[in-house]
Amino acid sequence: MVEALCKGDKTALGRAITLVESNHRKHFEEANNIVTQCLKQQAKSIRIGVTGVPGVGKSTFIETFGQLLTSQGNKVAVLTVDPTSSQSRGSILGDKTRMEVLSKDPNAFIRPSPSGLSLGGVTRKTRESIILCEAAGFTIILVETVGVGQNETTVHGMVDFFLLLKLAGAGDELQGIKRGIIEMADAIVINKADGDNLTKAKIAKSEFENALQLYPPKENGWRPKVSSCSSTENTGIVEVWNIISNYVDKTRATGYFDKKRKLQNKNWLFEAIEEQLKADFFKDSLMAEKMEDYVSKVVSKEISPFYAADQLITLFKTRS
Ligand SMILES: Nc1nc2c(ncn2[C@@H]2O[C@H](COP(=O)(O)OP(=O)(O)OP(=O)(O)O)[C@@H](O)[C@H]2O)c(=O)[nH]1
Repeated sequence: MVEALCKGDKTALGRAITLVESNHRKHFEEANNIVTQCLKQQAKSIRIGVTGVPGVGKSTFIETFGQLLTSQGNKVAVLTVDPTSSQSRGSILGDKTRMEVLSKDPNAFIRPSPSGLSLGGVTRKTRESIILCEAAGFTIILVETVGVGQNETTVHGMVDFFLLLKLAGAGDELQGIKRGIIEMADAIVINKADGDNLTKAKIAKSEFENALQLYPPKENGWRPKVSSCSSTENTGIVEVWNIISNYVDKTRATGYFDKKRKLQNKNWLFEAIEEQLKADFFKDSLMAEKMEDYVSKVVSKEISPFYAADQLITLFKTRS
């Protein structure tokens, strides 16, 4: 499977990702084995996070942007991080036919979010899927996520460049946006800059530019850029790619690009340890038994949550 995958076989890639996404213990070793082999085969890639509220046009943007990239000879993989898909109400990113043209492009690979997992689970699997896609020769990885909750922070931690899509004229442009996201964004792109929206988009662009002036440059010296585009009319899309290419060139030249990836890998290890420890703790039958007792003591204010946690963890440690 790894051999076929490394030759760019999309079916093998899809199968490998399915293994990685599996929650069966017996698939775990096999998936690990594949990921480890793929780590050595990764292509030099650019990982781009694309976020924005539902309806901002993420999939339409990726459809148009992805076609520009493949037309330039790039191989593009699209992965989604959408933990809402694990809930019964279904995914925000939806089952509707998305990216119709791009999905038929031989140089593109589109994979929806793994379902039935928490954000932590989706994160881990998406990270491993990125590695598999890169081993299959995909050089541009687009990680799409809905701009709600913790998702953006999570995706920010696994990409080189973070793109925030915004709508013009949707009301208080600057007030409605969470400060944290502005700080994470390497570029803010106002989508749907077409038709009646054109003037509003221009105003929004200068408002964002002014607002960003108030922020200090990022640690790597980069000042986030503001741009506008129409994903349906295919205008301003090349400009977005120019911004990203420029960022990549600059940060590769300074060594920041590699430094950030190394740091992300280190964080990934720490997160994996945390997750594993947590899972082991909560799966432990004695812990589950004791937990009930401690919860009632905490709820009735007999003991503090901190003390209870300390007692439980001490007990857990004696078991391992
Ligand atoms: N006029 C205009 N409409 C657009 C543009 N981009 C997307 N749309 C429309 O906006 C709607 C939402 O677009 P999607 O691409 O599905 O948005 P999304 O952000 O992926 O939405 P979710 O999947 O719900 O998160 C669709 O009806 C698109 O046709 C654009 O550039 N201009």
